[in-house]
Amino acid sequence: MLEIKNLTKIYGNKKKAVDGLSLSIESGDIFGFIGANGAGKTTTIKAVLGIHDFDYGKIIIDGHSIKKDPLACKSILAYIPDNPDLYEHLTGYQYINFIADLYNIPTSQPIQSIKKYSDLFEMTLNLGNVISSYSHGMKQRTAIISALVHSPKLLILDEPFVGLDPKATFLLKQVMKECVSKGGAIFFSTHVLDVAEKLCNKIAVIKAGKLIASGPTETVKGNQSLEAFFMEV
Ligand SMILES: Nc1ncnc2c1ncn2[C@@H]1O[C@H](COP(=O)(O)OP(=O)(O)OP(=O)(O)O)[C@@H](O)[C@H]1O
Repeated sequence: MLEIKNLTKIYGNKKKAVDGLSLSIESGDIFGFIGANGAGKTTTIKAVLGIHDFDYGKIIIDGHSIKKDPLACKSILAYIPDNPDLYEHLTGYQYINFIADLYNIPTSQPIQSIKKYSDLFEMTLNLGNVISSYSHGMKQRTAIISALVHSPKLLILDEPFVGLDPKATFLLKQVMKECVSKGGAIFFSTHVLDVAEKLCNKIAVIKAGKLIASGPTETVKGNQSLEAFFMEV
C-alpha cells in the first residue's frame, strides 16, 4: 500500500532530516513510527503526503508515485495532523462536507458516514456550531470524522492521541482496527509507546533521520517492553 524507498530529505541548511529511509506498509498493517523529538517522523510523513518535496528516493502509494501522480495517491489516503488547523469560520458540518466534495463523494454517502462517525465520536450535537467555538479535542474529532468520510485505504496520522480524552482515544483505536480489518493500512507516528506496543503489528524506529529498526513489533522489541527497547537504542 505504501512503499518508501531510500527517502532522503535535506532542508536548506544541508542537514539530512531523513537519510536513506526505506519502509513497506502493507494492507492490514497498523504501522507505528517512533523516534525522539526531531528524529524525522513528521518530515517523512509530509513527504509521503506530498506536502513537501524530497531530494532522493521514491514514495509509491497503491502503485502510484507521489511525485508523478499525486492526485491518484491523495484520492486513496487521508491524513490526520497532530494539530488540527481547520477553517474556523465554518461549522463542523460545512467543513466535513467541504472535504467530502474535494473527494467527489456522492451526496448520499457523506451523510451516512458523517452520521456514523459523528455519533461515534459524540460530535452530532456540535457539528452545527462554528469550529472557532470548539475545544482542541473537538477540533481533533472533527478532523478525524472528515478524514474518514471517503473511507480511505491508507490512513496517515501524526501523533493522533495527543489531546484526545480517554474515550476518544479508545474510539480512534477501534476505528483504526476497523480500517485495517477491511483491507486498509495505517501509518502513524507516536510517542505513546505502550499504545504502539499494543496496537501496532509492525513498528519502525527512526533516529537522527536513519532507520534503526523495523518489522513485526514482537520481533523488533524482543522479550522486553517497547519502552525498554526504545531507551536502549
Ligand atoms: N522546515 C524546516 N526547516 C529546517 N529544518 C527543519 C524543518 N522542519 C524540520 N526540520 C528539522 O528536521 C529534523 C526532523 O524534524 P521532524 O519535524 O521531522 O522531527 P519529528 O521526528 O517529527 O519530531 P517531533 O517528535 O518533535 O515532532 C529536525 O532536526 C528539525 O529541526
